[in-house]
Amino acid sequence: MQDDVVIMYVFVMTVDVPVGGSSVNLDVAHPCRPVQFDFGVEKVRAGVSVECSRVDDLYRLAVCGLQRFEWKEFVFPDVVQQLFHGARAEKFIFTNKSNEIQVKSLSLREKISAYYLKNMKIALIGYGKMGHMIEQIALERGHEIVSIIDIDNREDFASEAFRSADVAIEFTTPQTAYDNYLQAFAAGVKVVSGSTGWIPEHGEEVRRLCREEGHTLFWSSNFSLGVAIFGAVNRYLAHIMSGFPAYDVRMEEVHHVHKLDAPSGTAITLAEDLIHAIGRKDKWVKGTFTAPDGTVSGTEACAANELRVDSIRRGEVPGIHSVVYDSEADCITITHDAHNRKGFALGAVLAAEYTATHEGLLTMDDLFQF
Ligand SMILES: NC(=O)C1=CN([C@@H]2O[C@H](COP(=O)(O)OP(=O)(O)OC[C@H]3O[C@@H](n4cnc5c(N)ncnc54)[C@H](OP(=O)(O)O)[C@@H]3O)[C@@H](O)[C@H]2O)C=CC1
Ligand SMILES: O=C(O)C1=N[C@H](C(=O)O)C[C@H](O)C1
Repeated sequence: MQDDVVIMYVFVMTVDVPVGGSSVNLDVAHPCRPVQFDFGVEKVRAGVSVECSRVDDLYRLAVCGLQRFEWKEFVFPDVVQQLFHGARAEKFIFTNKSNEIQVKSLSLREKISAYYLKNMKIALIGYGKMGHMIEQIALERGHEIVSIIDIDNREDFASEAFRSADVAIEFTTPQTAYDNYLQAFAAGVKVVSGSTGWIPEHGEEVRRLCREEGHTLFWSSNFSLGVAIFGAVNRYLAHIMSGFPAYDVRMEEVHHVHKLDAPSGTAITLAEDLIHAIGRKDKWVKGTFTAPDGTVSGTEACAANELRVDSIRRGEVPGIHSVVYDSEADCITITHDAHNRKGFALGAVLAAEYTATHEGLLTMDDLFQF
């Protein structure tokens, strides 16, 4: 393909918008903005044909859950079916910069597959609860697991199999994550990581490695779509509550008994966002810690400018996060309650698919815009 050709994928499709009524502005209904979708139209109504260009747009649509389409034109059904779970495709058109329509087939196919997520080569670093769940979801989505590194085979960072990975997905421990990033970077492999608890010690250096030395890390304290939405609600609620000082605010997180860090990474992210929005709080502090046997340590006492975060370790709870605004008159609580680890694992694989074609320090804000 010539260098000056911009790959444009023009799809004519009927969109069934799963949220809202019969007429929905994507800007409102979904974590995306029309301009980023490049629809050529500002509003998309259920049952209306729209044009969508660029693979990125399709990818984002898939991420946003727009999965029911009636495709009127295209080719490459495998690519589309992978994203939209069964959508049918007949004809595929793309244009170059001068809008001259060209139809290409097999020579481009590989390029699209590579760009597009099919058969991505994934390495797993950490093969515990998350590593196993991620393996299952990555295989379901058509990817290949080329290397699995756990605590007892770290020499495999130097292996050809590891080096061949498009992306490594890292879920290990607060103590080991940073070294794993260094090993993967040295092997020239991009990293998606959900390990928590390493930022106070290594955050600055990791930011520098990505911003100044060209390495790529997609990190999030929580990869689930639900928590991404919850985070947006948290920011919005905090913005409202900043005008109502009669309410004091505190947070609580509950996790399984195996968790090594407290408070959870998600709680810290939510707390930092909240502090940013509420002038009367300027730092978060650890509150009480309830151990698996019910023993409570720590304290509920904190200064007015401090946001208290309580931690509870109980059974096999995958993760519950609450933000509580309490006044003399009433109490407002928002809670995210993960039923299992699937949401985290799917989010991590989606992030890996995104990371394969992006560079630098990436976050959930790159994947979902609210
Ligand atoms: N961002 C998110 O969405 C989520 C983040 N997490 C975070 O991910 C991390 C892992 O969670 P989870 O999978 O539940 O934990 P597990 O303890 O189940 O798994 C961690 C795995 O990493 C292995 N490991 C330990 N040290 C190393 C090392 N140096 N190199 C390679 N592997 C190593 C462990 O081996 P061994 O058991 O032999 O020690 C274990 O198999 C935690 O920090 C957790 O907070 C968890 C869920 C979601
Ligand atoms: O350790 C866990 O399990 C989890 N860790 C992450 C965190 O620390 O926030 C995300 C999720 O809550 C599960």
